[in-house]
Amino acid sequence: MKQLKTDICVIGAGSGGLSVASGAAQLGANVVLIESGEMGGDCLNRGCVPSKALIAAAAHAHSRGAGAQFGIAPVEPEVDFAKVMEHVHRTIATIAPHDSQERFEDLGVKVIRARGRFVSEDEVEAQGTRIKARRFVIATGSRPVAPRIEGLDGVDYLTNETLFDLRERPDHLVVLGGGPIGIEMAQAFRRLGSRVSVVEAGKIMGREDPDLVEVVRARLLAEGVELHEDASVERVRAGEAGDSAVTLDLSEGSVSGSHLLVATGRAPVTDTLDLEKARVLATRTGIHVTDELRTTNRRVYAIGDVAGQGQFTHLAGYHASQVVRRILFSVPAKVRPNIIPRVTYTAPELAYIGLTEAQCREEYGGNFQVTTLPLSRNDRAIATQQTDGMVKVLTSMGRPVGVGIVGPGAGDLIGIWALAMAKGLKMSDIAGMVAAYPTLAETTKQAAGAYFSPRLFDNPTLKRAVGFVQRWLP
Ligand SMILES: Cc1cc2nc3c(=O)[nH]c(=O)nc-3n(C[C@H](O)[C@H](O)[C@H](O)COP(=O)(O)OP(=O)(O)OC[C@H]3O[C@@H](n4cnc5c(N)ncnc54)[C@H](O)[C@@H]3O)c2cc1C
Ligand SMILES: NC(=O)c1ccc[n+]([C@@H]2O[C@H](COP(=O)([O-])OP(=O)(O)OC[C@H]3O[C@@H](n4cnc5c(N)ncnc54)[C@H](O)[C@@H]3O)[C@@H](O)[C@H]2O)c1
Repeated sequence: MKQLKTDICVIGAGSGGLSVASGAAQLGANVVLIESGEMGGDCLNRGCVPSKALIAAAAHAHSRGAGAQFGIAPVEPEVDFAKVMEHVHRTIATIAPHDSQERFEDLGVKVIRARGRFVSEDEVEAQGTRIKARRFVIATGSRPVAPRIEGLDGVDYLTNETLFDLRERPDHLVVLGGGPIGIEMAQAFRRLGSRVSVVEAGKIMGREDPDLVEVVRARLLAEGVELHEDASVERVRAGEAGDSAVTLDLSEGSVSGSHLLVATGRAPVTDTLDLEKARVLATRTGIHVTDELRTTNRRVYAIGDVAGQGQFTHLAGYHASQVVRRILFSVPAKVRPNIIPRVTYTAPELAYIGLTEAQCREEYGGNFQVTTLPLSRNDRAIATQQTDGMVKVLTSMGRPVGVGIVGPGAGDLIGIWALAMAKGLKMSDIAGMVAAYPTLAETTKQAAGAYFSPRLFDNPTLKRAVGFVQRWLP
């Protein structure tokens, strides 16, 4: 058995693990990076990148038929699905060199392409090599989980791991689960010409603000996505090929389609690691970590999806930067969950950061304000006919504590609020910003304006003071 000694050993070369490895190596640490599958992990190969590339193709297809309101005659788009998927895989291939073994070796990282598993509290084995490290970072991500439903195991179904291998467009895609994966893919496939039915046990996008979700729901329905909410699936059956290849029997009625996508959530990958040998505690929701991402073994950190604090690439990247600071410089690096935005890339996009209204009620009682700015008040949204949407800002003591946006480019627009919340800016700072006209970015300033207008314009004391001062000014 080969022996290796290193400063940091990272297990998993996805969004989180790669960021730790590149950051630490470039700062001068010795790093070993172990990956059992593809470099780049889920985001590059089976997640964010292919899904957003598919959504981009779907947006093009949709736009061909959506010009009537501008006086542009709608045309039926001709979708070459195999070519759409070529675009998806070209996108992956374009980004892949950035995450590649070669790039990391050039940075001085020792890359081992095998499964890594703990053999003691400070040693991991992979491919006949035993690695002893001062610190370990577990970044093994998550995998899709299918619910226990009678008959589901007996039918062919897709998950995010197989969806992007399709080369023929499904005639009728049934999507089980109306979370971010289910809803993003439902709209994309519908826009590319498939019939789509979503079956969701609760409400679609159930973690999001219902006022914001309503805007997305209306759009999905208008585009012809069939929604079965509050649906309980009792049984799944295989049928004849074609539009009834698979049938979901619901407590009321049934839904059949040519293909089934299961998007009912993801579970942390902990079973590949022999965690008990390292005394690292994990539960069903992820590896147990402190607010500095330390596990029950002080040499070992866990980041990204496997840490059970959310499943986003930018969260994994943020975790990575906190852990690198902590390991290399011993500076305190607590995770701040309330500064992490999340975005669902539907059209319109839905973005959120910070506390929800329910969390605000718990934290502040009645002592918080809700300000809503409909996009119909923004001139750029009017000019581009994209007025379905709003910005909703929850404030306490003059500072934003939760912000939701539904509308075009919401994912980009939430960025400035993320900065404001990370830096503790006040609504007056935001109102003082000058945004270019006419942009959707003006909605940020407009929302701050809407927050202040009742305080300024419906304020008799202020009016009296202004009147008084005017009398004395030359
Ligand atoms: C369809 C889909 C769309 C998504 N879209 C978005 C989006 O738009 N925006 C966003 O922020 N997030 C999105 N996500 C979530 C995002 O992909 C994940 O949050 C992110 O990939 C998590 O990064 P990670 O480093 O924790 O894990 P991963 O990227 O999953 O990487 C973990 C790696 O560890 C490896 N591994 C596991 N066990 C071992 C072992 N024992 N030894 C060695 N290697 C091991 C795996 O092979 C894998 O490569 C999406 C996810 C999906 C499925
Ligand atoms: N844009 C993004 O950032 C993005 C996109 C996709 C995925 N992701 C990440 O990946 C994670 C996983 O996504 P997901 O959509 O698979 O999971 P999810 O947990 O977010 O949503 C799963 C949905 O499936 C429903 N469900 C569960 N069991 C069911 C059943 N038996 N019948 C009907 N419905 C059922 C749940 O009620 C829920 O609404 C997300 O939480 C997110 O963090 C992020």
